[in-house]
Amino acid sequence: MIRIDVGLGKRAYPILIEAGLLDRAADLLGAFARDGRLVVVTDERVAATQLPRLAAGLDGIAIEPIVLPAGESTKSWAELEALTDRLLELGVERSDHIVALGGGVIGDLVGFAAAIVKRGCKFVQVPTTLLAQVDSSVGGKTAINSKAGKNLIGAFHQPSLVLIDPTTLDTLPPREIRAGYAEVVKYGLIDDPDFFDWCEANGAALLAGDSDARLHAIAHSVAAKARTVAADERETTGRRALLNLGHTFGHALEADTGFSDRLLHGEAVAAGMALAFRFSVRQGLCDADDAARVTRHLEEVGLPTTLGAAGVSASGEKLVTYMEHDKKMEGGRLPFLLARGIGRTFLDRTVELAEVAAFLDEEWLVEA
Ligand SMILES: NC(=O)c1ccc[n+]([C@@H]2O[C@H](COP(=O)([O-])OP(=O)(O)OC[C@H]3O[C@@H](n4cnc5c(N)ncnc54)[C@H](O)[C@@H]3O)[C@@H](O)[C@H]2O)c1
Ligand SMILES: O=C(O)C(=O)C[C@@H](O)[C@H](O)[C@H](O)COP(=O)(O)O
Ligand SMILES: [Zn+2]
Repeated sequence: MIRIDVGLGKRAYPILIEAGLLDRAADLLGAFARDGRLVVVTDERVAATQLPRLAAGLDGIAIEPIVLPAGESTKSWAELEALTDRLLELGVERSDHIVALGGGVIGDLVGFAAAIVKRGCKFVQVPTTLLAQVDSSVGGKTAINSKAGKNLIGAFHQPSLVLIDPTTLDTLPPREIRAGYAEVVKYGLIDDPDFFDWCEANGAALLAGDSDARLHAIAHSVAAKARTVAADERETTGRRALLNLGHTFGHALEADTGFSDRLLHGEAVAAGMALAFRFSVRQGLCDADDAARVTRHLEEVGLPTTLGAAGVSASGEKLVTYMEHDKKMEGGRLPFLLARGIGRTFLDRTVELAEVAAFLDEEWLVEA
């Protein structure tokens, strides 16, 4: 078993990674059961594919299941209200551990519910998508979306434990695997050029189901995220903000496509990272060859890298209005994650939103 610790003092927790962990969940989650029961929150697709495995692995510990609709629209006030009402009906106590079994949507929503029910209960992340296994299950960012945009209502609330069983990916559709892979590539682009080389060499195998490639990508990504979160838990020093590479563009694309299955979060991040690199070239910061290499790799694995491929139709001006709610905004200015090259990402505080709008309109001209 691989164990990676998130070094957060009193809030430290382990991430355990191994094929088959779900099948011996009783050993790992048994201590969290109260009166022989565990509350497990999941979505309808995971309930059909992975919940029966977890139930069998719990070997006699009963599950109190809460099954929510699948998809991004579940990160909503309505579903948060329904979930918190149900948790209260079940008599959840502050010391109880709620189990979040699913992708980033379930992890973000359950984590937020755990942060606010009775002013804070505990929770365990059992991620079942590649995206959640490499990124969202670690670090304690929890949130729902609001009318104004993505993840705007939320809290930092760390889980007590993260259990990653890569075999849960066996039932995940290829499009979802690809979307999660975008967040894997992100770690290489931020500050790890050797890992980007690894992605170029092994990305296709990972997507085709190679279990060694999947395990390596998960462990490497999660270790990078754990180090970053331990260094800057609440995104106050600029270090954690690097994990937002591609997200300022990406969240605007998600908003424009209505937070729907038309554009998955990971797909939006892929297009957002390609845009961030091309914008960096336009700003005279980055070599065009590096931006072309990023775009090429993402396209080779079937991820969108242009506004059109992302299914967006908005003007630059419109897309920039979504960015004005970005949580990185400081004193009315939005720092941008830009790149001096592959693995050389930094926060640029000098960018004017008007320049970003002009760049996005130029992107449309290139596509036309
Ligand atoms: N908190 C963070 O740090 C963080 C990081 C990255 C992304 N996120 C958030 O994560 C969300 C995206 O997460 P996601 O990509 O996991 O999406 P998701 O949770 O919607 O899961 C994707 C789809 O796969 C299905 N599914 C999940 N596991 C399955 C399995 N093993 N077999 C079959 N189907 C399965 C789900 O039902 C869903 O339809 C976004 O809301 C994003 O903002 C949060
Ligand atoms: O953990 C982080 O920090 C990240 O930025 C990871 C991102 O992949 C993730 O999508 C996160 O939810 C975005 O954060 P936000 O603060 O921009 O909502
Ligand atoms: Zn993300």
